[in-house]
Amino acid sequence: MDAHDLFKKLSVGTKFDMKRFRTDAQRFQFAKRPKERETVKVKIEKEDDDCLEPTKRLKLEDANEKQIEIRDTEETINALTLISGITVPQDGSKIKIKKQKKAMTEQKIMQLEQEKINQTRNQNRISVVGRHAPPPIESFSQLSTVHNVAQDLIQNLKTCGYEQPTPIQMQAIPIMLQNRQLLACAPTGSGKTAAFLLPIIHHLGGPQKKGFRAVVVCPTRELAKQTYRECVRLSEGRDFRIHIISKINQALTKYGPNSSQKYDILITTPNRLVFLLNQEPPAISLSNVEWLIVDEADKLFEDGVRGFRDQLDQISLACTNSNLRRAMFSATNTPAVTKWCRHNLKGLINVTVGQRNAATELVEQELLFVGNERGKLVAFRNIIQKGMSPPVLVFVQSKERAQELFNELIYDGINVDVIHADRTQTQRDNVVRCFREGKIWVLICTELMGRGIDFKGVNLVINYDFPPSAISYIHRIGRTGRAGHKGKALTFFTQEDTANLRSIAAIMRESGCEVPEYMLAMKKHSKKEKRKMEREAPKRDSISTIPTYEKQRREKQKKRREGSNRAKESQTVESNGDRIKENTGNKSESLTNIKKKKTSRIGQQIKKAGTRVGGSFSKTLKTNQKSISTKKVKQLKTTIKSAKKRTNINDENK
Ligand SMILES: Nc1ncnc2c1ncn2[C@@H]1O[C@H](COP(=O)(O)OP(=O)(O)OP(=O)(O)O)[C@@H](O)[C@H]1O
Repeated sequence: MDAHDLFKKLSVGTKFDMKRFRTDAQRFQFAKRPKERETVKVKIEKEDDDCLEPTKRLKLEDANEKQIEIRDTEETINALTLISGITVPQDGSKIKIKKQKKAMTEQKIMQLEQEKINQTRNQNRISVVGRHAPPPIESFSQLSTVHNVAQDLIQNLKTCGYEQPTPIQMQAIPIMLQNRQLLACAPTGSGKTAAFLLPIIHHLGGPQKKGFRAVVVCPTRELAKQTYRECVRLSEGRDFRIHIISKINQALTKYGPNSSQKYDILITTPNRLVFLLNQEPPAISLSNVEWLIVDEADKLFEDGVRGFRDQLDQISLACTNSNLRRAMFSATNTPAVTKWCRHNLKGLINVTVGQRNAATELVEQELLFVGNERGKLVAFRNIIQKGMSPPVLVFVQSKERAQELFNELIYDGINVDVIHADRTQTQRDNVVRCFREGKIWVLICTELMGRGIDFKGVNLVINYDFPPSAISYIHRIGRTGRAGHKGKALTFFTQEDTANLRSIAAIMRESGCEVPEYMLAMKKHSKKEKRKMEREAPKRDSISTIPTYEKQRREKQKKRREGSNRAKESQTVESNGDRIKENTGNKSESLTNIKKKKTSRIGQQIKKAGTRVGGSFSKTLKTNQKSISTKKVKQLKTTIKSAKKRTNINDENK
């Protein structure tokens, strides 16, 4: 058997990189006896530069260029060094060759399999950090052939319209099916929800009476409801009892230790779950929880009022099951989350699809300088006049501004509505439903809707107010360009927004958008400054068509009006008062008249009774004193005195 035959046999099915092969081919050497070296000349056909099937295209023949010639020699081959460095024993002993070949084949097969896994991951931009990570699936059918997932679940995926797994599903599902703990970062709209729900449903199997065995924590109620609906779809036919804590009062008695424990999966916001845990005794038990999923993990890991870090720690502590596994998902990740996971999740596998903290490439992004606040309204109305294809999401930085913009646009004849934390849950649910049903074309929202919310077919996201951070920007524009569909994002900016412009321009550039060089050359802000910008939204003029000066004039006018109204009211009151007084006066006059008459009568009495002694008078006086004003009393007293004098005089005269 000559070298070529041996080569053919040993490298059957091996795909060689043409370029590598060509170079290696020149190194394709037979090591003869130490003193002899033969070179093998091979004619390489210029067909397929990417890879070469050696047995098909490698022809040993005389050729002018780069030939490798095998000289016949009596000696058997001493040692054959193949391209991948595999050696074949020198003495040609068949037994050794067979063993070596078998070992080599197994090693070769493993290498080939690994190469295939790497190729699949590279093609889908999946990067995996962690030991013994299982291979990605390339189709949902592999879930049953490789991971024994029941057909009903695979059918549910098809019923949902999921024909092919998305990259994050290709890798995250096998990892969780192998009960491994996971930190997953994948672009917005790439199917992370199904990626964590399907393995849970598979592991739980069917309904049991052990209380909650899986908990999914989301940052907002809207996202919890959306995840709940996805869970119901994917577990169709399994009769799981899936709960979300919608009415906290009902929940206080529903899940306690004395309840039926007939529930399996809980999907909730951290605050509501912690509220139940903090009851005395706790109104819910997580002791049987086998899977704790944290969606939008970086958001939930944030500290401070905007974050849920403390609640997350409380929830983790309440999950006392020794088999507890945790998985964190988000489109953006922070070093804090990665560090925490590395320290706390045993056997962690970290999966990232695409660039970490990158915007989805399905969104055409544009920055628009609009001068000032009024310029935003003008730019927005221009967009409406030019025509836009609803549904459109408009992000502003606060609920007050959301209401202001709504008050402005309501008169523009477009189906617009607003959603923010100050609206009741019923109002929020109705707005979301109407937006999903196409009854509302433009939905004005705050960061509340910035994460995770999956509105089918949002064509345009407008950042009316500049996002507070690059991460906020990624999630906001991620409301469009989902499930493989394209979308568009337009971001207004004014002079006040240049602080954060550079980081967002960098995100745009990374996802393939054209940005002016000056933006990337702008001053880079420190983490401290960035955190400050995230916490404190810039002060902005209120959103109103009326110019500020006009608004101020109207305010003053309004105040004047109010003032005059108050004056009138007070006049009215006064006049009323006067009238009352008058009336009172009249009354008092009338009273006075009465008193006068009375007084005069008394005076007459006194005159008549000049003889009586003052005492009775004083009584009379006293009884009447209360009802007669002091002045009158004084008059009376003088009258009495004079009467007394007269009496005395009369007595003396007697
Ligand atoms: N394999 C799939 N094939 C087609 N569509 C899918 C697939 N998986 C999920 N989807 C759809 O893609 C959309 C986005 O899914 P999902 O909300 O889970 O994305 P996400 O990665 O969680 O996004 P975000 O980061 O914004 O939360 C949904 O409408 C979902 O129904």
